[in-house]
Amino acid sequence: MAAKRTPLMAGNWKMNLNHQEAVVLVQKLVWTLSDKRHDYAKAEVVVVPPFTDLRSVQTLVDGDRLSIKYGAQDVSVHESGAYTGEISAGMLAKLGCSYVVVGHSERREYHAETDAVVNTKAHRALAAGMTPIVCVGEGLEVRQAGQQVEHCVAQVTGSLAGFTAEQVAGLVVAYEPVWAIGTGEVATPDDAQEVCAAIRASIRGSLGDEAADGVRVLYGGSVKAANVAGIMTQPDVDGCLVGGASLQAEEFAGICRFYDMPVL
Ligand SMILES: O=C(CO)COP(=O)(O)O
Repeated sequence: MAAKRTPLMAGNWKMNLNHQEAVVLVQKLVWTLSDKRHDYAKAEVVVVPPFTDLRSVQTLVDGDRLSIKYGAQDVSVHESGAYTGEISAGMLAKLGCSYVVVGHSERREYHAETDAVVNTKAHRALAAGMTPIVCVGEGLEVRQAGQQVEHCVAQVTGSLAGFTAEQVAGLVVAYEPVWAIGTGEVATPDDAQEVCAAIRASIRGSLGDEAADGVRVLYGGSVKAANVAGIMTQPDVDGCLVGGASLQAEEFAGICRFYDMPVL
């Protein structure tokens, strides 16, 4: 019997909220979750603020012993040294980050990140003791050509190169179709399941059951409290990577409590 995967709801704030606003949002989020008696065993809750907010979030989470975790939106491929503007995995680990998002479609698109770059970043994060959230996803033309499965499986294969089965069992992959990000165009639960299942199957084929049954595969793209429950009914979807809706405490708390939301 495969180990049960704890659902994961991660809020990617992107380039929004300064460190003062970050503290307000985290406090509101935690208060809302505790008011609604959120069960953290039913969904792990993670916020992913900009780098400049991380120290304030760390102080709040540690000081108040909050049950949420936090992560960073990116990490350098380099370990340290003369790389102006870069942030190393060691710096993020020191700030208490549990997760690092790597290969988000916005970084692949605006910063020309390849699978090889994403792979190096994922290795840096893991080596520093953090869990990479490795993002993949197809653009509209790929989807219209019906090539989404092949495209995403190839991205996963390249981005996870060199990891052992045991390591992959602890990783997170996020499937985010680019055409559904920030557009209000949510993939149907069946669309999400199709690609998430194919990603898991390809990991099973290359690394075996331990990796495939352990790795958590998230869906991302216009997730809201109103549509999360339907997405989470799918057997290969283990959580969501949420953009816009994670900037509102009530809305993101509703997403984290997907198990209490109606399936529309
Ligand atoms: O890119 C995303 C999360 O990383 C998804 O963003 P939206 O939820 O705003 O569509």
